[in-house]
Amino acid sequence: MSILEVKNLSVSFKQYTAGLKQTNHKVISSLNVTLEAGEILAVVGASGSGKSLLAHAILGILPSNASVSGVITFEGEELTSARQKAVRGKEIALVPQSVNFLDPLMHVGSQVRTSVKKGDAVKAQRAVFERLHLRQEVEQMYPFQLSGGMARRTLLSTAMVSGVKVIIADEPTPGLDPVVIKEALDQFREFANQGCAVMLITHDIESALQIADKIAVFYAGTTVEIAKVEDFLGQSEAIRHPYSKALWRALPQNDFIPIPGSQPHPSALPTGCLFAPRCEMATPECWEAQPDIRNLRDGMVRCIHAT
Ligand SMILES: Nc1ncnc2c1ncn2[C@@H]1O[C@H](COP(=O)(O)OP(=O)(O)OP(=O)(O)O)[C@@H](O)[C@H]1O
Ligand code: NI
Repeated sequence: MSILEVKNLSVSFKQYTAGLKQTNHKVISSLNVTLEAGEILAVVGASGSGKSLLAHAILGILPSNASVSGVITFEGEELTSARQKAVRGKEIALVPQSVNFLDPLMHVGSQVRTSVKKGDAVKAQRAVFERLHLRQEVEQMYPFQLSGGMARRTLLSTAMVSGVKVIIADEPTPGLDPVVIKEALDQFREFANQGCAVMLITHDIESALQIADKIAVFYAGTTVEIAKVEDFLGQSEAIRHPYSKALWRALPQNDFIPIPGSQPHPSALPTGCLFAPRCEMATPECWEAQPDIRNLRDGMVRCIHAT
């Protein structure tokens, strides 16, 4: 049984345009993803592809104008909104993308300590601060006194001490120096090795390839490919989806070739495959209907042409 399972998730936002006309923008559609105990799943994809919204949907913290469909289960049981509230911070922790999630009126040391559920809270907080290279004086600071990198490390510390089973880390490393990034990633690995699970949302594909077990590639609000990390190492022939291949080719070590065009905006999604307008393999069939995600070579892909 997967520890966390997202089945057929869709998220839309009601928006009012001029003249109070209401439109519905689908920002996530038919998204499926699973997280196993002991595993680090990296979620990669363009900006605006729905990565943060997936994290917020799992934790039940989407804004009130969002409508959600689909099923999310945690340890085999559906995550209803009551259960989301109960597990938030206790069984599933979020390392948010925005440092505004810190409590502005509380010393950061105390904030981290309130997340410790078992054992000596001060000891746990000091140990994680040391590991993430935060000096002891930082304990007594308020969030406004922190640099961006220190705030990010505080958020990471909060999740690390919380004793949860799942950490969802939304871009936890930008702005951190490489030594701290390595510490943070090593901690995720240790955490997963203890039988917990990590969903690591990141733009840093190279770190993702080093640390993750599985990679989920997002495009325009859905998963186009989910596969073992091994398929993304070495040459690109094991990669299934044309967009994942394009991401791979854009890496510095693989020629750095960007793909022309841009991801469609939620207000103008194509009817067929969401990647068809940019895809060199697209045929008339691709424009007809969005392909379902399917099993292929021990992974998943949403492309009729993938082999
Ligand atoms: N409150 C909201 N109302 C309307 N649309 C929203 C709202 N929040 C997010 N969106 C839209 O949903 C889409 C997905 O956003 P999301 O923040 O999940 O992207 P992301 O993949 O996390 O991007 P990034 O890599 O830049 O963090 C975007 O098109 C965004 O504009
Ligand atoms: Ni985001």
